[in-house]
Amino acid sequence: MGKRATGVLEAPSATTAVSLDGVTKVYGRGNEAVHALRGVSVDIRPGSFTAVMGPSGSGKSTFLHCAAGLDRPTGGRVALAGTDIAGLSETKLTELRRTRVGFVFQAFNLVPSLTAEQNVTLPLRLAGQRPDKRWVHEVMSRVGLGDRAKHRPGQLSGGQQQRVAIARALVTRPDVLFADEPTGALDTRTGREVLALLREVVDQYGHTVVMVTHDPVAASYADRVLFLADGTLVDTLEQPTADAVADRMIHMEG
Ligand SMILES: Nc1ncnc2c1ncn2[C@@H]1O[C@H](COP(=O)(O)OP(=O)(O)OP(=O)(O)O)[C@@H](O)[C@H]1O
Repeated sequence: MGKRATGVLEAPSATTAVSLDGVTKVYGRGNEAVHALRGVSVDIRPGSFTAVMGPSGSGKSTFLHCAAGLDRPTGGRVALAGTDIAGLSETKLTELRRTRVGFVFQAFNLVPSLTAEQNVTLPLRLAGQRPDKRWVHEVMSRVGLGDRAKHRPGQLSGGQQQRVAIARALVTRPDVLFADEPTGALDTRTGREVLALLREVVDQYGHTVVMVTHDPVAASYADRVLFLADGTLVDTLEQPTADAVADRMIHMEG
């Protein structure tokens, strides 16, 4: 892998959206130590949709958190659009999290007292930016919420709430949108609609999506599936079908 800029937020070289090089993560110490990641290396290209799968406890969430700068690896390097995040101060890392990555969680995590539009613009306001109304409207239209801007989360369905969360994640024009089980709280049909939307933001708008999932059908929406087992990247699958993903999972768990 090529040489990377260190500690400079302003000068990314975006040949990869996310790059992990020998990433390890150890929780706890001594006898209590849990090796959640044991040297994971992978490059994720801009404008691609990647699914991360593996048995429970295999390190999927840890992978996502380290890749997104939510957590610092114990060893190895993580670069986001060319920026090596290991060298960043806490302040720069917070800035990167606010502006260069978007997050979507299973449990939507919306602020109930704010309207959909206010939830969407929150990351901009937290970063001290004045929201550009036209851009906010554009993002809300992209996720199919153009007519729901003034609704509060309690007045929206689960699928609509997840769309608000996706718009909120995209509003800062992040390098990567990370999603942790984004359909886990949704019924099957609504979950498929959200997956189709994630596929669309990649295909139509060139976003980069990295998604953790347990569901082979969800993974089949991705361009590539990464399989983790016991903290190690053990396999990848390009242009996955749900059957092929399910088959690999059965062999990993068996
Ligand atoms: N904060 C923590 N402190 C200690 N151990 C942790 C912590 N977070 C995760 N672990 C451990 O690290 C390992 C990997 O956990 P992780 O949550 O990344 O797995 P996962 O594949 O996302 O699991 P699941 O599919 O069950 O959500 C597990 O053994 C877990 O118990």
